[in-house]
Amino acid sequence: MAASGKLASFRLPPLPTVSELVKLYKLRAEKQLSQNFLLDLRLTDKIVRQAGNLKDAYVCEVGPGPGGLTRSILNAGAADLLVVEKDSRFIPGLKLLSEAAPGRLRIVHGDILTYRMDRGFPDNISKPWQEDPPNLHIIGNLPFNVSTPLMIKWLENIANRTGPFVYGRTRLTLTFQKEVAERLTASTGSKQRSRLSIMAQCLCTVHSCFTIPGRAFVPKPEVDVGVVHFTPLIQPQIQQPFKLVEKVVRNIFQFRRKHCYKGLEKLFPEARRGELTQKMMQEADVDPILRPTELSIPQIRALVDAYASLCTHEPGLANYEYREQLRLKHLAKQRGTPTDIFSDPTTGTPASPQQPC
Ligand SMILES: C[S@@+](CC[C@H](N)C(=O)[O-])C[C@H]1O[C@@H](n2cnc3c(N)ncnc32)[C@H](O)[C@@H]1O
Repeated sequence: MAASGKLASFRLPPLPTVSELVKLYKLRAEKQLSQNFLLDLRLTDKIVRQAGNLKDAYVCEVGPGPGGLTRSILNAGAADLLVVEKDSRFIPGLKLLSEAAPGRLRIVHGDILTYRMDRGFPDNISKPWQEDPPNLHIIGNLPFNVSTPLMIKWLENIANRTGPFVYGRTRLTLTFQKEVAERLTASTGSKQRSRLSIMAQCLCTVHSCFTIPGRAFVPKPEVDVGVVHFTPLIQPQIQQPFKLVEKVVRNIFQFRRKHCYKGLEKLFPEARRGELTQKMMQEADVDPILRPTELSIPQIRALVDAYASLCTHEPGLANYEYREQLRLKHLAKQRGTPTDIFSDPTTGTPASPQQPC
């Protein structure tokens, strides 16, 4: 049959199983690197199916470890799979896989947090942002300890069309600790709604695929795991610089059980807090006694736009950071220097009400 003939052309030849490889290379999971392996190929195939059709695709896999997910990606027909693994103990096993799939598996021994993915693939796979996503996917059973910082970094890359997103709207299929997966997909009013929900959903279509029970991993982690698929949006839901959106959203959620104005007012120096918060809430037409979790993305967009407009009129405002001021106050207290926490941190001169930052 033609179809099975085609399938046979990219399926891997017989190899030692992943469990055999783990034993062969005496690969004990390192807690420090959040190593929880998936050895059941039916599960890794299921994760890979969430990415869509990988026939002839370019793929970057994060943390391949003993290579279970790697095999599933190759069996799904990926033409060029680049794996980035920090732990050198896995490299020999990955080389074995690479020999079984000639020309299709490239191995980088490195750290995904610093790896330049914008240089990892040929330019000609790029697709303009307004068009369909490129035939490039990021897939990974992420180490828990890097998943959130990595996701924040990639969200910023999406906003700026840098890193893996120089090629266009690169899709991601990733695993997270179940609670983090729930936060990423949480809708307005949900208990799990958080900073991560807003930042992810204002830049991507975020889809929760399925949950993997902790017992499916070796060793078994304390928690279950959620698989999440992301497609960057053509038009972000909030069209302001990433750092500014992140600042407003961070402030909103710093007092997640209180009325939203409580967090928002900390965007402004104390002397002008009431006045500017009221101005921002009025301009955004948002009820100040809504809880952070009750705010919809259009309401958050209105708040961010109102804050951006205030910053345009008073450029110094954008530099004000409540937490930084608290830190300075704490330092001054430790040194016994009585200081006004709203003084200019660089010169030590008190800020006038007109020049709050
Ligand atoms: C949860 S394990 C998953 C291993 C394998 N993909 C699987 O599903 O069985 C995470 C993997 O990421 C690797 N890793 C941890 N931190 C990393 C980093 N910063 N960059 C690249 N790989 C990393 C670990 O060594 C480990 O192989």
